[in-house]
Amino acid sequence: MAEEQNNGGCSESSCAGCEHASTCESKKEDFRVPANMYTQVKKVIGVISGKGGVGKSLVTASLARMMREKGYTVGILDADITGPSIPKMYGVHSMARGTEDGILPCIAKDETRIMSVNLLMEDESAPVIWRGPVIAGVVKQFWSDVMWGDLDYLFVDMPPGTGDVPLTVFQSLPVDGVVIVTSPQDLVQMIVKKAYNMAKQMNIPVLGIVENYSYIKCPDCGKEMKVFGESHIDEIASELEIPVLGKMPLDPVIAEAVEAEKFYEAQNPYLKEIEL
Ligand SMILES: Nc1ncnc2c1ncn2[C@@H]1O[C@H](COP(=O)(O)OP(=O)(O)OP(=O)(O)O)[C@@H](O)[C@H]1O
Repeated sequence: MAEEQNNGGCSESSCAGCEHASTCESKKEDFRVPANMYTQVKKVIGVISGKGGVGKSLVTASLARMMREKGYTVGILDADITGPSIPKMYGVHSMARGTEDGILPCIAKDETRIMSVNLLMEDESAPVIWRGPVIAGVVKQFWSDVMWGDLDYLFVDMPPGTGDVPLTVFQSLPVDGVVIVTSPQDLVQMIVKKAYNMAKQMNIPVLGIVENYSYIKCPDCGKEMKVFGESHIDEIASELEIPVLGKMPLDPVIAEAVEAEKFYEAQNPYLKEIEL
């Protein structure tokens, strides 16, 4: 096809077997890192947000729980290196063990496999004060050195924003799609588009968008109050042509499951299943 042709007159699909393939400047550079030899993952799904504090980790764990409840084997790669929260949500505090072949993920009570920087530190309250490239390197190792085993779904909890680490994950891991998490404020529309455009530029499908903190429900009269203002999620979703996967209220039952470190038995009734 005409648009596939590069400057040399050949096409990307014809690289295979071409004697100039290794030196050809028009060939796209491949930054993918190989998975550990004991890893077979069917689908890798990233959870991203344009900015911090929108409940991205909660949505990551909720999606993982949903798939686990359906009987799938599930893992969570906590790529939020400086703000890891997944292990605590699942009540996992033991240190990950290593063997000659790699690092074993920790197993939560619902058998979700988890890897996070907190599981590699003696003191889980010690801050991670590392520069971007070091952090990005650790995330790559969570793919290349962790023995994930056979997984139907690996969810990647990304750090907020469109910085170094999301870029590294998109380039290094075989991400099948991303879910964007947002909150109802106006400014967020622009931030959502940044996250969306980043995924698009990296040729990663956007599987849907979740709005968190959409409302709170009065425990006495049941009235819904939109504390962060009117939702714009439907407009954004139709403009970007992506499905809305849910509008989540601030829910005390969910908050309690996190606080009690028992997310392994939590259910999030506000989310729809991802279609891949
Ligand atoms: N809908 C909700 N109902 C109840 N609690 C919530 C809800 N959403 C988030 N929380 C709670 O708010 C806190 C922050 O959420 P979370 O850690 O998921 O944010 P985050 O977006 O991952 O943060 P950051 O992006 O800054 O790393 C957590 O304690 C979480 O359990």
